[in-house]
Amino acid sequence: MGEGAYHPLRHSEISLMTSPDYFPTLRRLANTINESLDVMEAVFTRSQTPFPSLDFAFNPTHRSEILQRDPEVAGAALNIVAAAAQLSAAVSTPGISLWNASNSFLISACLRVAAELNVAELLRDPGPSGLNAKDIAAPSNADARLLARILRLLATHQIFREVSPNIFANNRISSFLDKGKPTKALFDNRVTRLTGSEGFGGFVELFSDDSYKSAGYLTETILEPRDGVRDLPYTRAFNTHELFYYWLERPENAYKRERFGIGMRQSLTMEAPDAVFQGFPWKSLPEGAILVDVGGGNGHVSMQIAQGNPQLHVVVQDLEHAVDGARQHWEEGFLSSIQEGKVKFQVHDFFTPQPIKDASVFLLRWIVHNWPDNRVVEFLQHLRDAAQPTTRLIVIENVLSLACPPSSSSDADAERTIPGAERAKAPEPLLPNWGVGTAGAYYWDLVVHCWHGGVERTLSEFIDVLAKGGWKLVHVYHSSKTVFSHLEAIPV
Ligand SMILES: C[S@@+](CC[C@H](N)C(=O)[O-])C[C@H]1O[C@@H](n2cnc3c(N)ncnc32)[C@H](O)[C@@H]1O
Repeated sequence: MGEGAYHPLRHSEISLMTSPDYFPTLRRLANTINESLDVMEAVFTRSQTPFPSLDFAFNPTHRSEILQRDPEVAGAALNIVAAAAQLSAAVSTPGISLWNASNSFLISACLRVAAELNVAELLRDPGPSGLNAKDIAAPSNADARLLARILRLLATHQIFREVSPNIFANNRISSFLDKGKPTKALFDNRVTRLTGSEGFGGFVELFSDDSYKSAGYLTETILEPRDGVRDLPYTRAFNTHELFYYWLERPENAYKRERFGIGMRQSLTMEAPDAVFQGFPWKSLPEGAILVDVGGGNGHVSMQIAQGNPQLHVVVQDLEHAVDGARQHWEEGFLSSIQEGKVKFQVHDFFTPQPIKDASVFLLRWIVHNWPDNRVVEFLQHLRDAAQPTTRLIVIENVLSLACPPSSSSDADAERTIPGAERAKAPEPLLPNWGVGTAGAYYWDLVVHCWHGGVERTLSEFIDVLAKGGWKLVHVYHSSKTVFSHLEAIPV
């Protein structure tokens, strides 16, 4: 090796000589954890509520779970998660960090096994004493030893608990997978086991199956165009050229389509139950105001809004099969609204002119992130063409932060000028975006890329794409009760 050539050992010797003592940084991370714990403990002590133990099943109605939504508790938890992950990265050796990271796909794969074999449901009745892997495997005719190994990997990541050798029990996290249906019904008819289910199972299966398989092709699609076209990981994984949502509409994808709709509904459990009321003031809309839920899926978000705002009329628009799902969801959840003629279900492709010309609000929840800019501009222009001067566009999405300080970026300028847009910043030495504490947003960013070529946008990217579609961003509503913000725009 020549004199000036790079040599990793020599390089690390140099950085060791020039690095300041790193222990104060490690201590500050540890202190962040301790101080944040103090905050949490004070809130729980004040309300005489025990903190929910990781070892016991999740109970959504218990006061401790409700208290976890308290803004002070949620803020402290965010600091702890970010600091613990950063501290752990700092004290692990790089080889171990990279080994763990490069194998984390196995967590996803194992989680899908547990969800599809209805493990959380089988463990419901045995409670804390747990069940032998043989009995968990038996109803699926699965290999018990392999299943035990799969559950052990999950237990090692705090999902399930290995009570004694090969005996597994639910813990707070795994019990959240419970579909809330009798186990017999789950095994008697696999195809309908997600229908009407509770918990998070549909959401987990969607990501640990379709997304997981798609993401495996990220490198190939970034490096190698197929037939001269730079395709998407999902099209490569499922050997199709169709857009994801049109592919889902195929008859053979009925199960995936239902799972997708159920997963979207279950996604609401990531937020506080009243999260949708923490942003745009729906109450300010007058009697008879029309809310159009564009690409509304099951219409579960507009249903929630309508349940809290009886003055509203709702139109749920989506592709054909999704609209069928919406009608069924509203029949089950808000029949009186259908009977009173306060909700309509309309098959509408949002890449065609918008038929509702007197809307008070066009709602786009989790739609904009599914498309690249040129396609977003297309459907925003259709909405703009149908808008009255008083019509509001409400976009519900992640507003992505960068992993570096925002001080000199256009996002920082926009935060200063748009009401409500400014966000809290993580205390040093945490990463400015709270690192792993907000990883969900960056997972979304790449999931929507893998499926649709979509993107989670920063504030300035939203301003830009809205303007190109004929809309001006006038207000942003962030809330500690959800990671999804409301962006309010007016037609220009
Ligand atoms: C991520 S889901 C969001 C559903 C719902 N807004 C929510 O918040 O759960 C995206 C929705 O867009 C719908 N969609 C996709 N392409 C569409 C199109 N061209 N026209 C109408 N709806 C479409 C899908 O069927 C799906 O229901």
